[in-house]
Amino acid sequence: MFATEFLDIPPLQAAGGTVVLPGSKSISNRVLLLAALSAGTTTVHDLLDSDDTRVMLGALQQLGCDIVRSEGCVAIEGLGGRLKNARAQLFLGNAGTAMRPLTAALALLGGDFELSGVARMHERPIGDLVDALRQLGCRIDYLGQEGYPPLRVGAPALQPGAPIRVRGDVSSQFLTALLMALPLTAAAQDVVIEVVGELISKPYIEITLNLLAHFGIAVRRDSWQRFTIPAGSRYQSPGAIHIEADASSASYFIALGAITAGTSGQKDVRIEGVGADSIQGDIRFIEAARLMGAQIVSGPNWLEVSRGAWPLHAIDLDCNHIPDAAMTLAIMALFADGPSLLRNIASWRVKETDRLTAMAAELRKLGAMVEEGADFLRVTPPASPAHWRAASIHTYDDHRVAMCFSLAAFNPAGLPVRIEDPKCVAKTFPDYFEALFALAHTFAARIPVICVDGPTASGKGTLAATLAHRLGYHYLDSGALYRITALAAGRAGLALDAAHEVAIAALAQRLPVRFVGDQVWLDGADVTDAIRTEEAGMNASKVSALPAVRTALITLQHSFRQLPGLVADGRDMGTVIFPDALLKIYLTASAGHRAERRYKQLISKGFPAILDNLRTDLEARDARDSSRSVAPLKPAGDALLLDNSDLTIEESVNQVLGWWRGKQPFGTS
Ligand SMILES: Nc1ncnc2c1ncn2[C@@H]1O[C@H](COP(=O)(O)OP(=O)(O)O)[C@@H](O)[C@H]1O
Ligand SMILES: Nc1ccn([C@@H]2O[C@H](COP(=O)(O)OP(=O)(O)O)[C@@H](O)[C@H]2O)c(=O)n1
Repeated sequence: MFATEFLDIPPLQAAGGTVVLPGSKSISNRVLLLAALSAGTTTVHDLLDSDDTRVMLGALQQLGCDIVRSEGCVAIEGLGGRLKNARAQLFLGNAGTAMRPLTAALALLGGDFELSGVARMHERPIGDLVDALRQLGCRIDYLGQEGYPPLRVGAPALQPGAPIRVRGDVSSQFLTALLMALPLTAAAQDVVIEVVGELISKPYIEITLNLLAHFGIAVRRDSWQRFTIPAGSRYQSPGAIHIEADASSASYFIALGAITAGTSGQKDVRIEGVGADSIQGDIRFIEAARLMGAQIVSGPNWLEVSRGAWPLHAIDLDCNHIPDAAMTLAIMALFADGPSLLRNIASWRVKETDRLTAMAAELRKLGAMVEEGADFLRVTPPASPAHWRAASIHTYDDHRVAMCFSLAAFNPAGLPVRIEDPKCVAKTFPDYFEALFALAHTFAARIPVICVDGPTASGKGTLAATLAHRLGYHYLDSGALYRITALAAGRAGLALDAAHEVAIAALAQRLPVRFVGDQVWLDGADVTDAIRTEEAGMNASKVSALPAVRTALITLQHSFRQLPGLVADGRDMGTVIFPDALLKIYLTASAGHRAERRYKQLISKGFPAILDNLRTDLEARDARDSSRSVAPLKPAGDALLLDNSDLTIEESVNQVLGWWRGKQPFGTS
């Protein structure tokens, strides 16, 4: 997951390959609650691991549910309709799929509960559900604003009998909550729910009914107005259940296939985990994508998508049946041959954020013309590549805003896109950007590189690794490659001199090296510490003076240039390896400062060190690195010099991040 302040996505060119999608949030959280209410143990396979499911699992555990996790599945021991803990304070984050059904279930089961969430959750209405539950004799009080969480739930004085009326035109989650909870009161008589107003998001109710059937509750449905839970209904665990992948998450990859040319090796985007026969309503996004020109074929649990019409066809579509996935259509509209109209999407206003306003604002930043109505969005794409803008996309703590806007990186103008707070995708798809980058391709030249070169102990490694961490970029410690080469040569019994240049270069060419987090592995052995001694540094300096060794390591170094970007540190990153880098830093500090830093570094790691010797060695290494014939240590002509003798690490990092931001094209409005 990218937990950075922002993620800059370089302009992307093509995409192809296979993505395995995480489980559906809607299905995951429904299954968890039904499993908890049932008699018997339910083994849930392919459960989504995300913020919202974690919130639900946590709440169920607080209520006394035994939950055992093992490889690929979670076993839930059902409570059989009786809570073990009838008092609890439940914090439900921003998970509507936990707040609504838990409110209903707990109000019927009775106890003393407080249900709260993040600030945005306290702005999301729940009054219609509370009103419906109160008709039955449930005791629910508002602890803040009337009609919104937080709530206190007490012991009910149930008066079953009359039909329960609930509004269906604000959120279908109210009806879902009732459908999942009311079987608790259907032991002796039928329970009838009547929907007031036009029911929105019917497909989500289909999912609810489908899953209830899995758990032994056969709800009778009369049109979309009246639902009857038959007397004698009892939740019964199905034993094991598999969670389908999220059809809304599939929308980003369907769109990806529709808007990108395939890569040389792979023509299509293949999506695994969900097929056209999914029980999720958002799978009908396929029809909308086809209308826009996508070519889609499907099997039982997979989809394959490729580009058909190009540019995409503009559409005019009632999107009420695919509220979440329709946001992706708004992005596809940027690549269409005219204005697209997405209608009947008023429910967007009460989701994670006011999505209508959010989408309109962010689409405009990219250069689109957008008309925002009470319940529609009309998107006119930028008139030509020159009308596109490089935008910093605000994401409103809304996972879907973040995911769908990433696709704007395929713009024809070759502009990057900045996604603010990218970790908000954790709500449903924590590794979304990793999945996107695994399929997306672009020219190496478009992948940004920051080079940090300079003499030993100037702080290059520290600065470069911190920059990479802050930007979500890959990190190349090129010095480590020379250190490893020297170590490998030594172990092979080769003297580190010109006489053995060819043999050492041959070793370097096929270095069996792996970087795993902070660890370095050579041929299956952990050499992290072995390459960090001062002796290893001196040896590295010796092999690095051999031209054939330098040449042998070029391809390996270039291979680190991967999406979304790279920070590379060494001696010749800016001069030889990445001469086209967007930002080159030449980092220095006085020999005295550097010797002292190295001394402290070595002592803190438990290596013996003598300050004076270190300074002598360091000056010798500087001299060798600067005077060698190939790639001598010197600042690139276009490098920015940074003497950090009197700067802290944080000050150096901030200075370079400031320079980096200055080189980016993103506007802030
Ligand atoms: N600006 C700085 N101020 C003080 N100490 C620093 C600074 N930058 C790095 N250091 C410290 O100096 C030591 C050497 O830094 P390192 O990144 O290993 O240097 P290099 O990669 O250039 O050899 C580390 O212990 C690091 O914490
Ligand atoms: N791009 C690079 C990186 C390191 N090197 C050599 O490899 C040695 C070890 O590099 P390093 O970056 O790990 O060393 P320190 O700067 O940490 O001392 C340096 O002294 C250089 O001689 C190089 O020649 N070119």
